[in-house]
Amino acid sequence: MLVSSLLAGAAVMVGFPLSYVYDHFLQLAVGSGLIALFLSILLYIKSLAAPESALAPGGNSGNPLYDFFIGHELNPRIGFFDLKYFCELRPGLIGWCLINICFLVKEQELRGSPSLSLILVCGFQALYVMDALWHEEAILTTMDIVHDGFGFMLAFGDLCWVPFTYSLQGYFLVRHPQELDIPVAVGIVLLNAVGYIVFRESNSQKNTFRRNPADPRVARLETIPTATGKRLLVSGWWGIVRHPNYLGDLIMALAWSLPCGLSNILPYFYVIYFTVLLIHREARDEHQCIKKYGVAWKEYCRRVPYRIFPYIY
Ligand SMILES: NC(=O)C1=CN([C@@H]2O[C@H](COP(=O)(O)OP(=O)(O)OC[C@H]3O[C@@H](n4cnc5c(N)ncnc54)[C@H](OP(=O)(O)O)[C@@H]3O)[C@@H](O)[C@H]2O)C=CC1
Ligand SMILES: CC(C)CCC[C@@H](C)[C@H]1CC=C2C3=C(CC[C@@]21C)[C@@]1(C)CC[C@H](O)C[C@@H]1CC3
Repeated sequence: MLVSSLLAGAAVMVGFPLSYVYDHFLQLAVGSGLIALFLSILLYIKSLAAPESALAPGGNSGNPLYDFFIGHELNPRIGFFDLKYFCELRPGLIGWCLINICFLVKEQELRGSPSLSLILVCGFQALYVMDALWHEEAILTTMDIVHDGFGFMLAFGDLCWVPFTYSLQGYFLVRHPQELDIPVAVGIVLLNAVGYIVFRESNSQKNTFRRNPADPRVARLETIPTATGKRLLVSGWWGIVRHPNYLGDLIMALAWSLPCGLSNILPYFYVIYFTVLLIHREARDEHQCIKKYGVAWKEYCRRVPYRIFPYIY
């Protein structure tokens, strides 16, 4: 991330037109989609020669189209280089931030300086990306890494979808600049801070507990034993709703759209898509957890009845 930002700074210094990215946004998005398609075809061909033990539990249905989409091989590698682990975080997330930097440069060219709205959106999203990269090892236990293969869904998601749709608020702001009053800006910053705290604290609490349940930061939390030997947290963040980390993520998503005003639906695309994605993801995770933990999970659901939104869902 640091190297990419320095390279972007150097490009500006030598007069490289970073605003090219804004001017050719659609062409670049289509190009990255085609690269993802090409990559996933290569991955599927490679997976046909992989041993049974290397195939993904979620992408070995026997239906070639489904397996191509979800990913047939779990962790395709070139030597020691794990393609899925690399793509999940690096190109898409860093590319997203670089695209935002290009928007800031474009606005500087058009209007003399970037607007407060664009600075807020790019700042919030840079914080999110830095957080993901800082806690990179946390994705090792996600269903994408453990269960799904590396197929079209993740290749397209990582290389095209994340950088080009997650940056739509910035794209919108360059085209439709928005005036933001200071009190409104302060309110949005506070909303993002609340979302970030809920997201980060809940993820860290679970990760700390999974690494070492005797850690003093989590040792006092109430838990439910399961037949696997693992325990489920039933107090702290994970006692409020069953996915407090999704709740925090969704609050942040809203804070990234609000600087764009309320006149257009485009900047709200992310928050709408993300709500659908997380509701679907929660259902998939629930299904896996019932299989893993059986009655202990049912007891957890009884004690913590709400999935994502307290008293609503
Ligand atoms: N911006 C984006 O596009 C996306 C962002 N995200 C974010 O990534 C982060 C990770 O999300 P994701 O991988 O979906 O899921 P989670 O980090 O929520 O992981 C779910 C797993 O946590 C464990 N768990 C669940 N409840 C408990 C409990 N009460 N006590 C202890 N362990 C529990 C279970 O695994 P086990 O018991 O095996 O440890 C369960 O399978 C989230 O913050 C999410 O918002 C996710 C998807 C897309
Ligand atoms: C193309 C489809 C519509 C859906 C593609 C889904 C992918 C974009 C997401 C699946 C899981 C993801 C995760 C993240 C980014 C989006 C994808 C790849 C994170 C890396 C985002 C930052 C968080 O801190 C961790 C997330 C893990 C899961």
